[in-house]
Amino acid sequence: MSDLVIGVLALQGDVREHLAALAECDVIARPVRRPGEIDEIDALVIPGGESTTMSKLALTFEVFEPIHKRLAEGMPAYGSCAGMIMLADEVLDGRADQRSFGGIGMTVRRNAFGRQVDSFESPVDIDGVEGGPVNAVFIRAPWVESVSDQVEVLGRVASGPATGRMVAVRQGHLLATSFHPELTGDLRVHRLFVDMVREG
Ligand SMILES: NC(=O)CC[C@H](N)C(=O)O
Repeated sequence: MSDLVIGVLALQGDVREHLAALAECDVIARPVRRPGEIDEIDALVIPGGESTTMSKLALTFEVFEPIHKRLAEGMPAYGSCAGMIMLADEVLDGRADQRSFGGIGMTVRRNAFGRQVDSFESPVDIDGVEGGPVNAVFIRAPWVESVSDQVEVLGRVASGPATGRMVAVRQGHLLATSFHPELTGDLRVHRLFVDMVREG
């Protein structure tokens, strides 16, 4: 086991699933929800859940500013679904009072896939992930509507009405997916993130 410590923001959402996936990736994974804990991690995972609630709780638990600061200083982070929204510089169809940490120069649209396909699965090829497409699980997911030229688009929907929509992106030390690899038992996206953290 390496001594890399990766925190999972444990305010709301599928924290346990991310902790379990990270624990299999040869790192120390721990839930974080207090300001002091934010200083003790090498990297952060922001889980899926509900970005409006997560934003509110981050302010209440006084971790919003500490996380914002560490991300700005270069702490690596990975956000899935609601976590992607939390890493977006701009959010469409958000609540007026919802706040994101930002850091990825992208505009995301919440609940973008619409009611017909609230939840669905689709194979998505991810740049940097070997061994074929991941089975991407989308649950009231956002998509990335536009990106700045600093952002690398790693994956797009390959079939159906949303073909071509951007659903996996990276900007430097920040990684985000619209979907939930933590729910599938496929560790390749978590390993991609751990490799990013190790490369530092
Ligand atoms: N599965 C998810 O994380 C859903 C995200 C949720 N729709 C939001 O806006 O935060």
